Amino acid sequence: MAPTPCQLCHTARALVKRPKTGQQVCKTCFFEVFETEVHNTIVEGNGIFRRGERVAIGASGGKDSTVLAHVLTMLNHRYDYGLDLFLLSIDEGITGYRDDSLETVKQNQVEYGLPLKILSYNDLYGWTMDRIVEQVGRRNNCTFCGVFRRQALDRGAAQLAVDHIVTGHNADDIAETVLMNIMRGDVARLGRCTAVTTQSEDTIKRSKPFKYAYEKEIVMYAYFKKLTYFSTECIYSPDAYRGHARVFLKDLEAIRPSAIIDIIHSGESFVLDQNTQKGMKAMQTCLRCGYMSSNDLCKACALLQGLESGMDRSALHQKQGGDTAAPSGHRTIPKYERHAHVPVSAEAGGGAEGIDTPLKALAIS
Ligand SMILES: Nc1ncnc2c1ncn2[C@@H]1O[C@H](COP(=O)(O)OP(=O)(O)OP(=O)(O)O)[C@@H](O)[C@H]1O
Repeated sequence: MAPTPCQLCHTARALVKRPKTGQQVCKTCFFEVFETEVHNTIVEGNGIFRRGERVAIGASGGKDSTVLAHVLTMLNHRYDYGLDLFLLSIDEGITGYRDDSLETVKQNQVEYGLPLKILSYNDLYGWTMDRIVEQVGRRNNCTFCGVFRRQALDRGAAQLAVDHIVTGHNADDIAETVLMNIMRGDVARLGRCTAVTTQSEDTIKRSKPFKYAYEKEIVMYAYFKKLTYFSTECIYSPDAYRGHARVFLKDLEAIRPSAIIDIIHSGESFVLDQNTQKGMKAMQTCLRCGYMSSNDLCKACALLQGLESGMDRSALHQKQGGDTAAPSGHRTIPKYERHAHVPVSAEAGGGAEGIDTPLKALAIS
């Protein structure tokens, strides 16, 4: 049988069937369309970046953030975005998982010549996920990890004096989130979960350049480009609720691949009801650590207080407010501060030390 020609260039032999469109394309055209689609997401509307911006790539060592680091480094050169790029990794303290994936990030640091900063839960909160799981069990640990990671990324970004964090959340992740918010009736989150960029008052801008990139295509891209990434799932079982949404989404995708994009488009079209908007709390700063919060205590301080008090599940549902001073003897999260720009050496390998606003400055009081 004669080889199928690429449906884009019509000359080379098609080697890939694009999961997103079903098009049969050659490797070169696959790279080209994948990269161009990410570029289009980046420049759509007013564009997500500003020239001269310092941008931290949330780097976990997994496929999504590794491909993001690769593609963003390349697009930054190709289209002259004028960005200062950094890798920012959070070490959650999961033995046999994050320690191994961080080794991959260190390799990426050298391969892409980007400065790397690593911040650990242990340094910030005085707890590793291994210890948290020992205390709270496996059922609710994702809540701790999600809250702690979000704040840790913001704190790392503040220390790097970056203006913007980008993450490798892909189209599948976003479609899952839309489904989860519908299933939970979380209308407020539904209204904002499809945005490419989010920023509220006094928060660091966050963007998802892979909003329209299918997970399967990211894996294919990493495979054909022979990128170094870590492919094991978190050992503390992924969020069960998200797991159901994921299975449902994969079933839909198998029947109709456009389901992923269609769900994102549906999510984009939801309009937040006026009454829901009125019910949303205004942002303030946590009275204990200074991080942005809609309550007297931010979620991380509330969770930490629960852990320190030896609570388990009750920590998750703790009523916030009331006494904002930490009980004596309890650890507290260091004060949150945005730093002014600091000079950064972008030389491979040299960055990690050079850019580090010393973690000692974050010593737990
Ligand atoms: N420990 C971490 N340090 C820095 N960034 C992280 C970390 N964990 C997650 N992220 C960021 O959040 C994004 C989504 O994380 P998620 O946990 O859903 O992982 P994922 O879908 O497996 O992504 P990846 O393949 O990059 O690990 C990642 O692509 C990355 O940009």
